[in-house]
Amino acid sequence: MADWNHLPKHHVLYQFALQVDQITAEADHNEMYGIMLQPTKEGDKPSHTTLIILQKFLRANAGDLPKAKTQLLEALNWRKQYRPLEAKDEVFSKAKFGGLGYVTRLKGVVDTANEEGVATFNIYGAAAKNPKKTFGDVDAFIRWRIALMELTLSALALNTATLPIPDYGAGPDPYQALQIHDYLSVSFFRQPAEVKASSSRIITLFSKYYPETVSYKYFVNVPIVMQWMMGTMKMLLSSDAVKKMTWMTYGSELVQYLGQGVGKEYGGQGPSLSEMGETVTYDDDVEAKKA
Ligand code: HEM
Repeated sequence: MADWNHLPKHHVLYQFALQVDQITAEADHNEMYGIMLQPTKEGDKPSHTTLIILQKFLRANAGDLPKAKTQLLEALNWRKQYRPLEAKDEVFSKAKFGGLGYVTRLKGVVDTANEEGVATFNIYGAAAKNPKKTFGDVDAFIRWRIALMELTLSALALNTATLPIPDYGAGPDPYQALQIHDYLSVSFFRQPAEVKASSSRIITLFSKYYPETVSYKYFVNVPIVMQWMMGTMKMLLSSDAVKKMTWMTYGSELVQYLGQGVGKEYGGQGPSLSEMGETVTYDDDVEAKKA
């Protein structure tokens, strides 16, 4: 693995670091996931946390520097305008999104070498009874989902990361979260239009602006009659992303992947999500107060 304390000048990551100054000036923004990207001058040692971010953009583009630069610039432009870091501290409607998302820390996760894994749960099954309420206002859903993603990233603590991330193809990135979608009580055979609109928009946003932030994805409580949906979803996703997805019929199968720290509903011995998970702030009356 390349030694980040002595990166050779010709190394693609070092070349990327030399261009940070120009990219952040063009975007007029230098914050990514709460980290301020630092410029590097020829001959200087780049900042470790800046390299963490740059390496994610490089890996997402199979090590192609011009493509990684373009993606980083677009992500910075988007962050300047959307201000996702602020979303994390906003107050969300409990009626629409309460109980739908939790960020947890789990020990003994099988699919990661880390001592503790950050795992984000999306309990989308809970919205199945009235999908219009949660997904009908696409902009509001996106803001809430982005807030949960920023909370996930702060749990990854990239600002205190000490390990280097291997180059593309040279091993796993130790600074990625796990994602779980729980579809318990989903019973319809057709995907409602509002779910389709919200999910395809957030999938596009995540792949453009949050590259390499999530490693493995687990879809639990997927009824056999709904497993065809995996086929339609695969069309939206890269083959690398599909390779890291696992789906299962029962919640109790999840313990095999995430270890005993998960709650009883997932076959483990840990506390329930509402006890152990972090989430964004909710207010029953947020809509009423706005009016
Ligand atoms: C009530 C039914 C469902 C709802 C409300 C729903 C909702 C969503 C939403 C909002 C996303 C966007 C990504 C995110 O938030 O992380 C998503 C992604 C996805 N869903 Fe579903 N979904 C449903 C059913 C299913 C079923 C039955 C499957 C089949 C296993 C499925 C597979 C997927 C896949 C593969 C993705 C892409 C994940 C990613 O790349 O992050 N969904 N879903």
